[in-house]
Amino acid sequence: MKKNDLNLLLGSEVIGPSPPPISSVVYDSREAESGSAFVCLTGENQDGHAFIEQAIHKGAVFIAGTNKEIIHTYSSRYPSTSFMIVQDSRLALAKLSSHVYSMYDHPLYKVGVTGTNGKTTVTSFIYSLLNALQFQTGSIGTAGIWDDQEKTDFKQTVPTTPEAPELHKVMQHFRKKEMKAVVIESTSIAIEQKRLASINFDVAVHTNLTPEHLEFHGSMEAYKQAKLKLFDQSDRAVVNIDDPLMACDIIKNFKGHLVTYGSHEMADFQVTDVQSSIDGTSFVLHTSRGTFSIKAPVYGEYNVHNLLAAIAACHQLGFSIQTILSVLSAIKSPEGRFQRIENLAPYQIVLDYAHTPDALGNVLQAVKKIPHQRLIVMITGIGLRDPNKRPLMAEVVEGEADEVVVSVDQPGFANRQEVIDDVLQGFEDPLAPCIHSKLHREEAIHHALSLAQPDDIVLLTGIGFGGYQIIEDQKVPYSELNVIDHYFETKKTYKQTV
Ligand SMILES: CC(=O)N[C@H]1[C@@H](OP(=O)(O)OP(=O)(O)OC[C@H]2O[C@@H](n3ccc(=O)[nH]c3=O)[C@H](O)[C@@H]2O)O[C@H](CO)[C@@H](O)[C@@H]1O[C@H](C)C(=O)N[C@@H](C)C(=O)N[C@H](CCC(=O)O)C(=O)O
Ligand SMILES: Nc1ncnc2c1ncn2[C@@H]1O[C@H](COP(=O)(O)OP(=O)(O)OP(=O)(O)O)[C@@H](O)[C@H]1O
Repeated sequence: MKKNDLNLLLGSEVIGPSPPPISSVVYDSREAESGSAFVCLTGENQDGHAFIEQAIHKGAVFIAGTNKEIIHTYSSRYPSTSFMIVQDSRLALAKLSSHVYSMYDHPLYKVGVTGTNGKTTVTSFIYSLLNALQFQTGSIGTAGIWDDQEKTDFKQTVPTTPEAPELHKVMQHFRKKEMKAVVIESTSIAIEQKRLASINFDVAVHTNLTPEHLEFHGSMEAYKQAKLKLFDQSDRAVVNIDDPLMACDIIKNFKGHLVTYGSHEMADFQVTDVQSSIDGTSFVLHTSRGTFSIKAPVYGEYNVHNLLAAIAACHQLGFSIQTILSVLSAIKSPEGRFQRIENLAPYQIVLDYAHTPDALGNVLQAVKKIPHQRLIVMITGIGLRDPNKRPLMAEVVEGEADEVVVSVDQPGFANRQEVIDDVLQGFEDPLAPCIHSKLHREEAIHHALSLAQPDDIVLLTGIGFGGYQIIEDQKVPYSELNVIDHYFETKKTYKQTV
C-alpha cells in the first residue's frame, strides 16, 4: 500500500517504508498474521501499545498508535515495518477497516438502528420485511450476524455492535454475495467508540431514550449526544416522535429526509386504535398515503411502535406502504423478546429480555392484557451495569404482579447478594411474602415455575438470551430454554419415582 494513500486516509505520516498490501486489520495482537495492520487501542485493563512487538512477530506490517515515544522506539527497532502516530486510534481503526475490506464494490444499503430499547426487535423486523420483499438483507446485532438466509458463523467479540474490522469484514462478505442491504444495531457505546465512524448510513432509526449505560457515558446528556452522532452520518432518518428526550434534537438538527412515527397526531406514521388479542395486535396506521387497518403477529403496544419504525425504515428505502404491508405476516421477533413458550405446562410462560425499568414497565402492561389468573414475574439486577438502575426494577414491578422473584444477571465480579439487596431496596415492603430472592438465575426460574398454577402467567425477564452469562471475567455458557426444560424434566422424573 502506498505511503501517500495511507497518509491521506489516516491524516498522518507513515514512518518507515511503504507497507506491502494490508490483508487484515486487527486491534488484538493475538489475531495478527502475515500482512496485518495492528492498531493499538487503550482498553480498561491493557494498553495495546504493549503488544506491538507481539503483533510484528506474528507478521504485522503496519502499526498505528497514539503514543509518540513508543511508536518512535519501535520504528527504530523494526526499520522494515511501517508505523504511524495517529490522533485517534479508534478513528484510524474504522477508516483503515473500511479501506482494507472494500474488495467488492456492489452497492449495499445500510440501516442503523439506535435507541435504549427495541434495537434488536426493530432490526429483526426490518430484516424480515426486507427479505420478504426479496431485498436480500443481512443483520448485525445482539441476535447475531445473519445473512439473508441464516445466522452466519462470523465470530462476535462484542455483544451487540462489532468492532470496526469485524463490521467491515461482514459487509464485504455481504457485498461479495451481492446482497442489497444490511441493518446494523448501533449502540451508544459503539458510536462513542467510533466503531461505525466510517459508515455512511442510508437510514438511521431512533427508537427511544431512557437511562442506560450511565456507567459508561457518565450522564444522560452524554448518552444522548452519543446516539445523536448516528444521525450526522445518515442521509435519511426515522424518529419516534413520542420520545420526549431525544426526538426534538434529531428533528431540529437533521439535514436529510426525516419521517416520524408514534401515537402523536403529528407523526408521519401515526398509530391509533391498538387492540391486543391472543394471536397478535391490531391497529390503525395513518399516513399521508392513506389509512390502513392492520393486524400483526406482535404483542404489546411498544412492539407496534417497533413495527412502525420498521415500516417507516423500509419506506425510506423506497418501498411503497402497500407493498410493505403485503408482507407483514413475515415479520419475525428475535429470540427472547416476548417469546411465548407453549405446551409445557397448564400455565403460560413468557420470556422477555426486559432489563431496563422502561422495558419492564412496557412488557408488564403487555402481558397483563393476556387473560390469566395470577402473574408471577422474575426480575433481575445486572452485576455489570449501573447499580442505580437495580432498585428501579423493583419499583416498576411492585403492585403489578402476584409473586416476584428477584435474581442476578451478568454478575461479573459483583457480589450476588449485594446486587439482590440493591434491587430489594426499591420495594416499599421488601419483606412481603410475595417477594422471593434467588442468587442464581437458574434457581430463580425454577422457583418462579414452582409457584405457578393452572392459567397463571410466568414472566421471566432479564438477560436470559445471548448464550452466556458473564461470571467474574468468564463468559459461561447459559441457555434459558435448557433451564426451563430441565425444570420440567426433573418434575417428570420426580413424579415417576414417587
Ligand atoms: C468493557 C469494554 O469496553 N471492553 C472493550 C475493551 O476491552 P478491554 O478494555 O478489556 O481491553 P483490554 O484487555 O484492556 O485491552 C486493550 C487493547 O489491547 C489489546 N490486547 C490485549 C491483550 C493482548 O495480548 N494483545 C492485545 O492486543 C486488546 O485487544 C485491546 O484492543 O476493548 C476491546 C477492544 O476494543 C472491546 O472489544 C471490549 O468490548 C467488550 C467485548 C464489551 O463487552 N464491550 C461492551 C461494554 C459493549 O461494547 N457493549 C455495547 C452495548 C451493549 C448493549 O447495549 O447492551 C455493544 O455494542 O455491544
Ligand atoms: N420500543 C420499545 N420501548 C420500550 N421497551 C421496549 C421497546 N422494544 C422492546 N422493548 C423492551 O426491551 C426489551 C429488549 O428489546 P430489544 O432487545 O429489542 O432492545 P435492545 O435495544 O436491542 O436491547 P439491548 O441493547 O440490551 O440488546 C424487550 O424484551 C422489551 O421488554
